[in-house]
Amino acid sequence: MSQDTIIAVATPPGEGAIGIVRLSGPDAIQLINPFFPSRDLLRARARQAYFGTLRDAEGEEIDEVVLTLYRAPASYTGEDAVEISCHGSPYILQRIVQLGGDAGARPAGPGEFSQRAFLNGKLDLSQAEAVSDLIASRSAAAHRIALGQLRGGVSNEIGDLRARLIDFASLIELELDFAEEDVEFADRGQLSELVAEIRSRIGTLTTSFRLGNAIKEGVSTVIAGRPNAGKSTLLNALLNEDRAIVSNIPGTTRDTIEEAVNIGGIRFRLVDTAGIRDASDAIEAMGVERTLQQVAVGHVLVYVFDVVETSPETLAADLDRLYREDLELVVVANKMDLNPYTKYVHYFGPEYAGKWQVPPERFVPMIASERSNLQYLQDTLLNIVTDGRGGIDAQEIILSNARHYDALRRADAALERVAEGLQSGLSQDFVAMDIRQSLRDLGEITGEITTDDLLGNIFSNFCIGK
Ligand SMILES: Nc1nc2c(c(=O)[nH]1)N(C=O)[C@@H](CNc1ccc(C(=O)N[C@@H](CCC(=O)O)C(=O)O)cc1)CN2
Ligand SMILES: Nc1nc2c(ncn2[C@@H]2O[C@H](COP(=O)(O)OP(=O)(O)OP(=O)(O)O)[C@@H](O)[C@H]2O)c(=O)[nH]1
Repeated sequence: MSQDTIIAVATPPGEGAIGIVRLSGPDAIQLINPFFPSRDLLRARARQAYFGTLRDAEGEEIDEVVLTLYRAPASYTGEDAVEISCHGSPYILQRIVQLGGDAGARPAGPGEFSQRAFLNGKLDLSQAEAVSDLIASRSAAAHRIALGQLRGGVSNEIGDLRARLIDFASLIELELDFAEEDVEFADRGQLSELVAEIRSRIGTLTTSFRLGNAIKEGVSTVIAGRPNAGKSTLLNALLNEDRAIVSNIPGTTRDTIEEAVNIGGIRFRLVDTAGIRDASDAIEAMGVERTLQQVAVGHVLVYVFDVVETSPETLAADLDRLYREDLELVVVANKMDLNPYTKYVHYFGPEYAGKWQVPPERFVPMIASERSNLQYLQDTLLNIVTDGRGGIDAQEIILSNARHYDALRRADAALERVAEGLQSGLSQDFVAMDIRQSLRDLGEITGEITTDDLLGNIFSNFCIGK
């Protein structure tokens, strides 16, 4: 276990009403004690807040503070800890860190408090990662997923799968001990069933990653179309503000504009692009090139066209150029106010899109300048992410961590070999080997199986003071 005491500012940089410096480690309390003369902290009760003056080694006043004590193991890190809550001045915070440093504490590395919480068994690895996700969460959905994971949602599910595999693994291992006698303690039929069930639960989790990842990172949504189609107007409508310049001069948007908007608790990163056309001047050609690049990395493509100006051939040609597999396509038929056949375009929408056959729920007739049918577009976007559910279920476990996804995929590959091995009557040592492999893969998620590299990788991405 770690012997040194660490110190760091726990609040964000810059001025604030209050700033917090946190210390954790065996010397945390006695190290601060001489600088807080109003009370003997060695005898003070833990988990209570004390008001007093913090002084430096010369006895000079640093600030009036509130100090909180924790005694091992009842703290976030599981160690003795002190939190000094001072006035939120960067100067004061730095003086306190300096004071603690001079008295023998070491500046904490990124995520070191949480790493200690993990090493002391306060959190498992997936929960420690959830702390970091929770801090980074910027939408209701991301918050919900991170909190579920912190509460042990992912851990319990993985722990359960692992426990059931371990039972069977031990029976197979037992057979290995009696190899000469050719006995079977583990019922092959039952084992096959178990493997199938576990693989199906892994499948549910890995499928949820697409949603979880989109929610965590924000859904990259590219708005593209011909010049003057109304892309910037649409962006402004979605943002509910005048972010992009709207004009009737085609080619107004030469650069891409990116803004995030919250729809139904999910963050969409909207990218307004330069209009696509066979550009005559060089700057515009660059803009078009950038549009294609944006589309290439986007998740959703909102193709906007002007219902008066756009022929079905143009529409099809644009989609031919922009579309690629894996892209979620939404077609917005804009300027419906100018179309004398308004209701027919709505009805014939899918046919209008030619060979593209956009399903009706992906075809959105709009008057962007009047925000008309905006709600339908918002619902369409939300349904793409939530697979038509219009929101996410509070109880559902949704995977949002790429490391977990990767480990589950590997566990599943090992279990697939187990299933094949059982089917073809492969000898038990091979089957046992693959079961052990899948157990290791699952164990990596919660941190039962770790390496220093893995931990270093995870915690170095946390912020300092966490
Ligand atoms: N001031 C302060 N606020 C904070 C934290 C903190 O460390 N300090 N947190 C941290 O980042 C989060 C809260 N998480 C915490 C988790 C565990 C314990 C703790 O003392 N656990 C003990 C006692 C549990 C109990 O009384 O039920 C333990 O687990 O033994 C404290 C905070 C958010 N707010
Ligand atoms: N009548 C009508 N005009 C619209 C509608 N939506 C946008 N417009 C107008 O169409 C013109 C072009 O709109 P923009 O939003 O700038 O179009 P854009 O696609 O971003 O254009 P570029 O920047 O050239 O690529 C503006 O004059 C808008 O006011 C609509 O639904 N109906």
